[in-house]
Amino acid sequence: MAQQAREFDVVVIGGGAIGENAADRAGRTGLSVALVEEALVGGECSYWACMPSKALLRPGAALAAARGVPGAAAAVTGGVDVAAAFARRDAVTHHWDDSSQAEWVDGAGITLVRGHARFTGPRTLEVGSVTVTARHAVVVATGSQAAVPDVDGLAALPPWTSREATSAQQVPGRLAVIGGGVVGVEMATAFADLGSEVTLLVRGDRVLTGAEPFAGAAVATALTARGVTVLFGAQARSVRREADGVHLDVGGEDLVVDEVLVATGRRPGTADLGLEALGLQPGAPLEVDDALQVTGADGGWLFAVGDVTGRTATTHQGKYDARVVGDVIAARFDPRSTATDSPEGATPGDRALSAQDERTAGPWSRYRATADLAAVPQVVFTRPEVAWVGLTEHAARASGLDVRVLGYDLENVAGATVFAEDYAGHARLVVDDARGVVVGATFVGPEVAEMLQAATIAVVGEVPLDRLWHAVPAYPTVSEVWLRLLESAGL
Ligand SMILES: Cc1cc2nc3c(=O)[nH]c(=O)nc-3n(C[C@H](O)[C@H](O)[C@H](O)COP(=O)(O)OP(=O)(O)OC[C@H]3O[C@@H](n4cnc5c(N)ncnc54)[C@H](O)[C@@H]3O)c2cc1C
Ligand SMILES: NC(=O)c1ccc[n+]([C@@H]2O[C@H](COP(=O)([O-])OP(=O)(O)OC[C@H]3O[C@@H](n4cnc5c(N)ncnc54)[C@H](O)[C@@H]3O)[C@@H](O)[C@H]2O)c1
Repeated sequence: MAQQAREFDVVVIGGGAIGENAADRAGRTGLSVALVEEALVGGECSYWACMPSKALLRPGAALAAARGVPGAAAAVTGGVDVAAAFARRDAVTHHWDDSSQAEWVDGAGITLVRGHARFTGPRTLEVGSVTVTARHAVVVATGSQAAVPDVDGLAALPPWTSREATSAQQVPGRLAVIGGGVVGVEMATAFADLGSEVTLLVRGDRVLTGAEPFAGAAVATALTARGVTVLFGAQARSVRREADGVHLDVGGEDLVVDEVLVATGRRPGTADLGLEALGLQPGAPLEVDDALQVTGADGGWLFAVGDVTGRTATTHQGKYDARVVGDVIAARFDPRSTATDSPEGATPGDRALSAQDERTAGPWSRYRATADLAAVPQVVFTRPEVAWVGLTEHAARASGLDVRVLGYDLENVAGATVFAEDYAGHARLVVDDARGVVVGATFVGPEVAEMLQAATIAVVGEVPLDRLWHAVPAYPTVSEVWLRLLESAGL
C-alpha cells in the first residue's frame, strides 16, 4: 500500500494526560496540531494509574474517616464492599473506553492519529502507513512503563505491575508487593483494604525514600498496624510458580503468595521510538531544558514532556510542563505571536504570547518550568496521607542551604480534635534561614492532601515568614498548624 503523507505545524507523540495538554496549549493560538496515540487517549493516569488507584483507595479512606468519629463510627458495620469498589473503579476508568477523551481531542481542534509513531528523521515520523511531518515542532510525551527487576523467574510469572493491580477484577488472597515507593505503599494499602494478606518487600530500611524520614516511618507503622507484613532489607532472590502458589526466596525464607506486584520504578517510553534516526539513545530518558526542549537534539524542533523526560513523574507536574511547552511552541512558531511583543503596560495577567518575551524569558516566566526545580508537590494517598512540596531537610542541606526545621504535631490543634478521635500527624517546614522563606513542607496525617496547596504557594511565592504571619488560618481547621509552626519560629 502506498505511504500516505500528512503535515501539521506541531506533532505530539503520546496522548496521555501530558500529551493532551501540550497539544491543546500549542494549538490554542491557531497552529495545526496532531496527537499520535497507539493505545487509549488519556494514557496511564486515566486507566491504569492515578484514577483507578485512587478509586480503589477511597472506600477504605472513607470508612476509616467515619470510624474515627463517635456518632458516625457505629454506622460502619463492615469492611470495604469489594464488588462495589471495583464497579466504581470501572466507572472512573470509563470501562477502559477512551471515546469521551477522543471526543475532547476532536472538540479542541486537534487531529487524532491512531497508531505507533517512530522517527524516520528530523521532524518526520512513520505511523503505520502514514508519514507524518511536523513543519515546526515535535513533542514527545510517550510516558513510561513499569520496570521489572532482573530477578530469577520473575518476568516469566508474569508478575503484576501497576497496570494489573489497578485493573484487577479479583482480590488475591496473598499478595507480595516488591518495592516500598509510592506505588508499593499505595497498592499495599488498597489491597489490604480489599482483603488481601499483603507482604511488602522493601530492599532498604524505609519506605518513601524521597520524603522526610518521619513520613515513611508513619506509613510503615500504619501498614503494619493494619496487618500488612512490612519486611525491610528484603529482596526476592528468585521466584517460581508451583501448585500451591508463587514461591519467593526472600533471604533464604520461603514466602508463598498468590500474586506478586512489582512496584520498583519506571522506565521511559523511548525504546521503540526510532530515536537512533536522530542520533539519540533509545531506552534513555529525553533530557530537556527548562523550556522542555530536548538538549541532545539540534535544530530547536524537538521537545519532550511528562514521564519520558525523567524530570517529572506525576500528572500534575507533567501537565505544568505541558502548559509551558505549549506556550513556548506557540510563541516561537505561531506567526500571530511572532509579530507581537507584549504590549506596553501589559500585566502578568495578559495572556498574549510573544516571541520576543519567550526569547528573553527567565525563571518563573510562563515559558520556563522553574517549579520543577524548586516546588514539586507530591501526595501519597496512604493512611495516613503524606503530602510534601519542595525540599526535604536532607535535600536542602545537601544543596548547601543553611536551614532551620520547624515541626508540630497535628493532633495538638483544635481542628484535629474535632476531625477525629484518634487524629495523629505531623507537619514540618524547612526554612532557608538566609532568606527567611519556606523551601520545603511535609504534612503527614488524615486528609492532609488538601493542605498542600497553601505550602506550595508559600514555596513558589517565596513568602517571608513575617508575611506568612498575616495569613491567618481559620479556626478550628487543621491548617492552624501554620500558626503553631510560625510561633515555634519565634513569631
Ligand atoms: C499506579 C500509579 C499511580 C499513580 N498515581 C498518581 C497520582 O495519584 N497522581 C499523580 O499526579 N501521578 C500519579 N502517577 C503518575 C502518573 O500516572 C504519570 O506521571 C502520568 O501518567 C504520566 O503521563 P504521561 O502523559 O507522561 O505518560 P502516559 O500516561 O504513559 O502516556 C503516554 C502515552 O503515549 C502513548 N505512546 C507511547 N509510545 C508511543 C508511540 N511510539 N506512538 C504513539 N503513542 C505512544 C502511550 O500509549 C500512552 O497513552 C501514578 C503512576 C502510577 C504507576
Ligand atoms: N500519588 C501519586 O502521585 C503517585 C502514585 C503512584 C505513583 N506515582 C509516580 O509513579 C512513579 C513510579 O512509582 P514507583 O513506586 O514504581 O517508583 P518509586 O521510584 O517511587 O519507588 C520504587 C521503589 O522500588 C525500589 N526498588 C527499585 N528497584 C528495586 C529492586 N530491584 N528490588 C527491590 N526494590 C527496588 C526503590 O528503592 C524504591 O523504593 C513515582 O515516581 C511516582 O511519582 C505517583
